[in-house]
Amino acid sequence: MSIGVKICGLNSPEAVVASVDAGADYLGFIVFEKSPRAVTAAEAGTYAKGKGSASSVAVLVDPDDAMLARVLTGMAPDYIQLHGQESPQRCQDARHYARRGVWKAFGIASAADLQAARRYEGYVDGFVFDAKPPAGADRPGGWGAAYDWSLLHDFESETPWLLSGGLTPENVAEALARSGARGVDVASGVESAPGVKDLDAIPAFIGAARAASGTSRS
Ligand SMILES: O=C(O)c1ccccc1N[C@@H]1O[C@H](COP(=O)(O)O)[C@@H](O)[C@H]1O
Repeated sequence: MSIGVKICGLNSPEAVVASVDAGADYLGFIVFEKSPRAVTAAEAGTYAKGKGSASSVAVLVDPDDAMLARVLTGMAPDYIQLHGQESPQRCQDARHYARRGVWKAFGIASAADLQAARRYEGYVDGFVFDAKPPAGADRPGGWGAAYDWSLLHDFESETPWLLSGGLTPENVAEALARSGARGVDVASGVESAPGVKDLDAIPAFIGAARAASGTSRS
């Protein structure tokens, strides 16, 4: 089985190089100013020039049309990941601003949360199943919070999905086994402090994910 690996919250050329050299499939850039990993659309565009064969992903939270236009102009992302309260129609409309498609992120704490994704089928090109943020949080993701990954195990959809939320080099093998995921997404789990990527943890994470799935590359 081949899996996809996304390294998210990249905010330095060195972290991009570490991710590309280790074989990441997706490079995520958080264009959301409240994130400790925030970059501008123009900075993301500069970093994404080093993506090689990986795909660039702009992570946005309830963007307005002006923000979507800035992201298109600044980085022309392969994918847009919408991590806010966007409706199915809003997600579909955002496809005009991405080269390959739009992903919708959901906070998962129960089977009902997972079923909420169903009404987005056909409107998006991928799902990201993340943890719910802590109460009162000022951003919806990137907290390193895990949840019961086995909730995902029997989820079947025509829409491909990534497992996210609290993943680390140490637990990604268990997370893959418990969830049955075909792809994984990590931000804080490859950092030494919020917003500071650990250049050794990135290849460690990708290596652990590949080893768990029995592949050297997806
Ligand atoms: O990482 C952030 O700061 C962030 C901000 C706003 C929306 C999404 C964000 N990150 C997403 O969170 C998960 C990974 O979180 P972690 O590995 O548990 O820290 C991933 O989908 C990121 O895109």
